[in-house]
This record gives sequence, C-alpha cells and structure tokens, in this order.
Amino acid sequence: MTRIKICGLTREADVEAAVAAGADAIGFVFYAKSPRAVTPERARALAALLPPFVTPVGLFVNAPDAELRAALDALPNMLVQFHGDETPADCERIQRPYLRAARMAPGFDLVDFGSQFSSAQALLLDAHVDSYGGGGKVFDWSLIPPNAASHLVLSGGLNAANVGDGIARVRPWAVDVSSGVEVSKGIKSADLMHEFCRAVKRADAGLT
Ligand SMILES: O=C(O)c1ccccc1N[C@@H]1O[C@H](COP(=O)(O)O)[C@@H](O)[C@H]1O
Repeated sequence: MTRIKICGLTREADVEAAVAAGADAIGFVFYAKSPRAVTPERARALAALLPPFVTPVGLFVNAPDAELRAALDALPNMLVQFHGDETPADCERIQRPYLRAARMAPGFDLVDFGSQFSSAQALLLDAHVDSYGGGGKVFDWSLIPPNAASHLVLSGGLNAANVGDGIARVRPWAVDVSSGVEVSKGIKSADLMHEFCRAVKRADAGLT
C-alpha cells in the first residue's frame, strides 16, 4: 500500500478534504519564501483537525534554530521534512523522526546521500528546482538507483495522471504531492485531491 502525503495546506477546508480523500500525512510549510508558508500557530490550528493516524509533517528549508524550535514546540507530534541544505548533524540535533529531501538531478549520488542520512526515516525524492521545492517539476525517475534506501517517498510534479506510472516504476513507500492538487499556490482542490488518492489506490491494485 502506497502512503499518501499532501503538502502545503493552508486552509481548514483543505485539511478536511485531504483527510476525506485518504491522505496519510499532511504537510505544513515553514519556509517564509514559499507561497504556502504558515506560522506555527496556524499549523497548530490546522493540525488540530487531523484524526488519529493522520500524521502532520513540518517542512523546513535551512531554518534558523529558533524558528525550527518554535514550530516543533507548537506541534509536538510532527514529523519533520528537511528540504534544504541541512547536514546530518542539523537533522539529528532536533531528536525527532525526520525525512530528508534529495534534490534529484543528473549526477546526483543518491546512494552516498542515503548513507550520509542513514538516520532519516525516509528519503524524499524531489526534482532539483531553484526554489528548493514545490515547483511541480518531474525528475527523471531512471536516476533512482535500485535499493537506494529502505523507504523512499516519491515527489516532484506528481498528479493524478502520472502518479500511477511513478508507483509502478519506482515502487515507493509513499508519494507526496503539492502543486498537482492545487487550483493556485497554497489553495488545494478537493476534487484533485480525491482524483490523486484514487489514482494511487488504482496503482496499488495494479490497475494502471
Ligand atoms: O511547497 C513548497 O512551497 C515548498 C517550498 C520549498 C521546498 C519544498 C516545497 N514543497 C515540497 O516540494 C515537493 C514537490 O512539490 P510539487 O508536488 O512538485 O509541487 C513536495 O515534497 C513538497 O512537499
């Protein structure tokens, strides 16, 4: 079963629709330069809507310690997604389970990256974009070496039309989507989230 993370939520209605669609994890972006950024207070209010077994995930890009700490304090059960240039020591210092984003491009050594971040719960594979992420860009999945990590989260430009192919080819532990279920940046579409989750279930059933 492929787990589903929907990232970059900013509105109560979108959180409720994502849960209804079947998301296993909901991402909150704590990166001020992102159009999807939320404050710790806002994320806490949104995360309060999550039922049991749906995980809040906090996304950070090279966050100063004080910002990181404020968000971690506001959401004590949040899984952390490091999406910038954080070192293994930066990631381990917070003493929380974390995902480490790898920005995939030709020549990137994912096996070496994975061994540096062996304490990560999973590697999240995203396309290399100047803005760090959320760019809706698909990377070349053939860049993923076999056995790159025990748990991979496939992301980068996924949508209902291509996620089945991604699952069939990469066999990830989870998929992560942001722009592919949006009507505009930070504003999700309930219909697109449902279509995306249905496409994942179809792929899991071998129907694509
Ligand atoms: O969503 C953002 O604004 C963002 C900003 C900085 C780093 C990562 C960001 N989002 C993550 O990017 C990937 C791919 O998103 P998309 O589906 O291609 O739009 C995903 O993991 C988001 O969590």
